[in-house]
Amino acid sequence: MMNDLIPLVNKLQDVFSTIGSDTVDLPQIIVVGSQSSGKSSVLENIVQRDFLPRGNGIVTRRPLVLQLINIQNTEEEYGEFLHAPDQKFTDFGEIRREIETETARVAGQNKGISRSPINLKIYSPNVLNLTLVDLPGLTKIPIGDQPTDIEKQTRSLIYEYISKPNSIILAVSPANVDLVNSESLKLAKQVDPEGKRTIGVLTKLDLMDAGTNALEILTGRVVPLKLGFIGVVNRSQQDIVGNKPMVEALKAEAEFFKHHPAYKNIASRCGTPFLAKTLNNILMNHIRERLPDMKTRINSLITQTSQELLSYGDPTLEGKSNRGALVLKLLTKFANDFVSSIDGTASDISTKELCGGARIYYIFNNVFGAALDSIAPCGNLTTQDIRTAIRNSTGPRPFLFVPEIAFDLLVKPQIRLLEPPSLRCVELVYEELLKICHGCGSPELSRYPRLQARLLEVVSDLLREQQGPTSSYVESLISIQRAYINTNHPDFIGGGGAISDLVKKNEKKRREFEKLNRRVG
Ligand SMILES: Nc1nc2c(ncn2[C@@H]2O[C@H](COP(=O)(O)OP(=O)(O)OP(=O)(O)O)[C@@H](O)[C@H]2O)c(=O)[nH]1
Repeated sequence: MMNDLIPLVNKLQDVFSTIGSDTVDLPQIIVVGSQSSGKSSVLENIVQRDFLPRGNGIVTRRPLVLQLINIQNTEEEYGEFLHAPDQKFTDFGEIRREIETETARVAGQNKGISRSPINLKIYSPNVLNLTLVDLPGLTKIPIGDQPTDIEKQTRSLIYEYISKPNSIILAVSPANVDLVNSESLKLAKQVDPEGKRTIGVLTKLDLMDAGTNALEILTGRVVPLKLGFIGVVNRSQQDIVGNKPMVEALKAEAEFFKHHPAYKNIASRCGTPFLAKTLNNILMNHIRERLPDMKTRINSLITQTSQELLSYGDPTLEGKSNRGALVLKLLTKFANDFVSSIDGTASDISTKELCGGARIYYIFNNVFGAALDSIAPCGNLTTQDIRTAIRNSTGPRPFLFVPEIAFDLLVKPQIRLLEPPSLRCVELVYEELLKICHGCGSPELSRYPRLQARLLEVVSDLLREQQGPTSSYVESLISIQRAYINTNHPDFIGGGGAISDLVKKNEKKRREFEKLNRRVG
C-alpha cells in the first residue's frame, strides 16, 4: 500500500503536465543548488546511471521532473519521456541527447531558461520509487549570450517550485565552500524558515581542505534541519572524464565514509544509498500525510470541471449533420444573452459598476442630458441679430409671425452645437453595445473560435451601420429644439422687445396679435 503512494502521485503529475496545469500542489522533492554544486551528480548517483547533460555554464535549463520507478524481476532499465510516450529509451546516452534536444526546442539555444518541465520516467530494478524535480542551478553572472537577468529568472523559477507547501526541498551545497554562503540553504530558509521540509545534502566531502571535516554540519549542529543533512561523495570531474563506472563510484563512496576518521561513526547515515532510502521514506510519509487534502482538492476540481463541461453544450449536436442546428442554437443563445444584458435580466450582473442597458440609459440621461443642458439655445444670438435677421427677411413689408427664412438662418448654427454631443452619445452607446456583444460569448460558443469571431464581426458591423441615422437623430432634435424656441423665447411671441417694438407701429395688427396671444395663453 505504502509503495503505491509514489506511483499514484506520479500519475497525477503526468495528468497535470499533460493538461498543462498545476492546480494541485503535489508532494514532490525539489532539487536546488548553485551551479556546479553537484546536483546532477547526486541525481545520477541515485539513478546509478549517467543520463544528464553535462557542459559548461547552465546546462539544466528546464525543470526536469524525474520519476524513478522500481521494477522487479528484470534486468532491463529504460526511460520514457512524457512528450514521446511511444518511445522506450534503453540507451541512457540517448536519454541525455533527448533532454538536450527538448531543452533547446523549448528554451532555445542561447542558454535561456524555460518554465515548462520535461517529464522523464526511469524504470529500473536499481532505483527506489522516487520523484525528484531538477531545476536550473543558481547562477550569479550571465555568461556568453545568456540573458542579463538570468539570475532573476532562475531564482523566480526555483522560488515558484519550493514555495509550494507540499514540496520537499533538497538543498545541495558543496562542502568545500562555507555553508554560510550556500545559495540553496539561503533560498530554502526564505520559504521554510523553520527547516521543516528542507533536507540538506553535502557534496564534495572529499574535496575539503586537509584537517577539516563537516561532522558538525552532518550532525545538525550548524544548521538545524528537521529532515537532517546527508553527506555524499560523487564522481570527480576526472572520474567522469575517465568513465569511472557508477558501481565503482558507489563502492568508493562507501569506503570513503567507512574509513574516514571523522565520519566512520556515522557512515551508515551517509552516502548515496542512504540518501535514496531516506528520500523514499520522506516522500512516502509526506504523501500519506497530504493525501486527504489532495483528495478534497481533486474532488472539487472534478466538480468544477464537470460543470465547465456541461456549459460546453449538448454533445448530441456534435457532427456535420447537426451543424445547422448547432449554429442556430449558439446564435439564439448569443442573441438572448445580448437582449438580457440590455434588459438587465442577465444572470451575472455586476454590483460594482453600471453595465448593459443601465449603462446605455445612463449615457442618454446623464451624459447626453448634461451635455444638452450645458448648451444655451440662444447663447450667441443677440436681440439685435434676431431683429436684423427678421427685418432682412421681410424687406420693406411689416410682419406678424417670425418669417421661416429668418428662423432657419438663426437656428441652423444653434442646432449645429448639438451635433458633437449627439455624436459622442452615439459613440458611447456603440462602444457599450460592442462591450455587451463581447460579453455574450458563452463557453459553448468559445469552442468555435472562428464562428465566434465572425459573429462578433457581423454584429459590430451591424451596430456601426446604426450610426448612420445620426443625422436623422439630430434632425428630430432640431424639431424639438424648434418647438422649444418657438414657445419660449420672448422675441418670437408677443411681449418681447424686438417684435413688440415693430408691432407698436401697426395698431390694428397689434390687437390681432394680442387676441392671438390670449388664445395661445
Ligand atoms: N570530487 C568531487 N567532485 C564532485 C562531487 N560532486 C560533484 N563533483 C564535480 O563537480 C562538478 C559539478 O558537478 P555537477 O553534478 O555537474 O554539478 P551541478 O550542480 O549539476 O551543475 P550544473 O548542472 O551546472 O548546475 C563536476 O565536475 C563533478 O564531477 C563530489 O562529491 N566530489
